[in-house]
Amino acid sequence: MFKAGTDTSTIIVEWALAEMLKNPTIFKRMQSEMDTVIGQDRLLEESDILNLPYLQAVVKEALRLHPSTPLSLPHYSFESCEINGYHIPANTRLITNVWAIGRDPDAWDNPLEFDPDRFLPGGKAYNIEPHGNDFEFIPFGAGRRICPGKQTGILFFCSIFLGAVVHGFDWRLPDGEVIDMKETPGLVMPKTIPIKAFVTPRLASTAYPH
Ligand code: HEM
Repeated sequence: MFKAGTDTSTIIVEWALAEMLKNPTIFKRMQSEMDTVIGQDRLLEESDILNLPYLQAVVKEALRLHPSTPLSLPHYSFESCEINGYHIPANTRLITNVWAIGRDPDAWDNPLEFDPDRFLPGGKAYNIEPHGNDFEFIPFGAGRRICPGKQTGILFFCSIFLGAVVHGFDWRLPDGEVIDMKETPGLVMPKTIPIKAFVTPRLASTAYPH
């Protein structure tokens, strides 16, 4: 249970940071939203998350483009069935390519672009949620075996962890460092090369625990 919740969430946070370090405008916009809502005298708290739509949109965009379990978990048909005209025989192992679904050009405009605005009002994906009802966006799976930790995963692990490190610190890549976006395939899909960056505190010193 701990493994299912921690690897999956830290992978999302690392991919979101990598995308934002590649695109500092997104990074600055998230910091600016957080400065407006939280200020610079205290750390992010859970109750702030609902007031931070841009942070939530960044987390969703990271879940879309870099789902931590790219092939979800294997499922198995005990009985034969028809799905969208496809016949699934009994006793078949079924694998859903969540990674490819999140990049499907029939479902997403400019699918390879990291664009959190698509999840904000006016964006085409504004009403699309990762809760298992919108099949173009199923990073937590769908149906009876949907991830039981999805709320905790999005809220506590991804939003609070990502929000805290972006609000609390400025991030700078070492001179000449370019973010490498290679993926390591497997049951979970972390970055192959971890992020290397300098971080410096940006809030009032009293905001940090001593
Ligand atoms: C961003 C974070 C997370 C992602 C992307 C994620 C993704 C997934 C996916 C795709 C599945 C397979 C669903 C299916 O078979 O259709 C799954 C299952 C599962 N997840 Fe998560 N998960 C996350 C966080 C968590 C957390 C925080 C917990 C626990 C606290 C958790 C516990 C589990 C468990 C126990 C299962 C197996 C459920 C079953 O087979 O009935 N996950 N998760």
